[in-house]
Amino acid sequence: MPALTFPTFPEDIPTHPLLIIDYSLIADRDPQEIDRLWEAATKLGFWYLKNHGADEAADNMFALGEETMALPLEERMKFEQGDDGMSFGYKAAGANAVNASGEPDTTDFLNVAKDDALAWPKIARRSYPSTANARMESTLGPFVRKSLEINNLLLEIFNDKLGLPTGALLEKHKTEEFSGSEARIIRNKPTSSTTKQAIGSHTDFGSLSFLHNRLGGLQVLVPGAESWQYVKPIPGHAICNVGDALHILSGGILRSNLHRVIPPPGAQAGLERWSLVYFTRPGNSVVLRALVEQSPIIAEAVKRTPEKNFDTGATALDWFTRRIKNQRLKNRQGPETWMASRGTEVVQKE
Ligand SMILES: O=C(O)CCC(=O)C(=O)O
Ligand SMILES: [Fe+2]
Repeated sequence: MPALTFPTFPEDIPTHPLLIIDYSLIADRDPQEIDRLWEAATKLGFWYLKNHGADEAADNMFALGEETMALPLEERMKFEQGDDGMSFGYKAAGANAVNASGEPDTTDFLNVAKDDALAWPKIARRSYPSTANARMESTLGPFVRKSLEINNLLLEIFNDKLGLPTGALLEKHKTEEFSGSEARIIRNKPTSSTTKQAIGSHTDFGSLSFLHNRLGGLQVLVPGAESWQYVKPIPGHAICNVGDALHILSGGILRSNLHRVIPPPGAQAGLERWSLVYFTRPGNSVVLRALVEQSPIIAEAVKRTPEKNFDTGATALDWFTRRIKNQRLKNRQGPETWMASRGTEVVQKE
């Protein structure tokens, strides 16, 4: 398992203070806490979440990560995600671009589909390394189910705040429908550079991301700010953020913010960095457009911003496949390939 104690995050570098949201208060439908969550999700689109009850499941996932990355590379490569825009499987370090000039990323990760974790022992989408199979029942299933419970509750809260009919957002994220929803375990091996991007600047593709990290390196580009700011990991606190799909469905009310990963700073530099995410993404068939017919609040928001296009004409599957495919360096032709991997960041500049 990745080390449990780490050198502390340096005191002397600026960090961005995210709002800390108490999941247990949200579960009790505490109106003040819901207002704080709403503020976080609409202004920056990032917040800390405490009392979520997923720490043990997350620790087991980190153990699975370590076991998987200890397999010979040749073995991991049998499960590589490939170049056609499928996300599930193993992604080798250097397979993706981090910017328009085609610099390679430095992370490798394993993505396991929600559909496979829930269908086990049946194979729903694809097969995985033996280490993942061995932990489907004990580790992946519980982590995926817990993450789904948390993200679905957050979707219900946003649903009400957006003035949507009960169940409208959950309808777009049906557990039974195949989707791009997945668990991802990420490893960043140290390099000699302290600034090289591990994961390039991006917005997340789906609706909600539930992130666990132990070391620094995650940075956000806060609206109106000139430079990137670190988000400091706090033990027991997950980091949650809104992705492009929810930004679009909400007519831009919920913010999908740019972020990236660089090597850990200060005394943490030189350490292997592990992180873990559960991505909730809409069902494959869901068309990504603002839900204007279902909510006057969303209709109003879209009317206020005629310069932005909240009707992509794409299904979640198409949107997702396009972005994954064009990140892959094997598919790169030039800077236009990077542009083709972009999401709402191109319309969100403020
Ligand atoms: O590793 C992190 O802290 C963030 C990872 C991330 O942004 C992603 O996988 O989309
Ligand atoms: Fe991300």
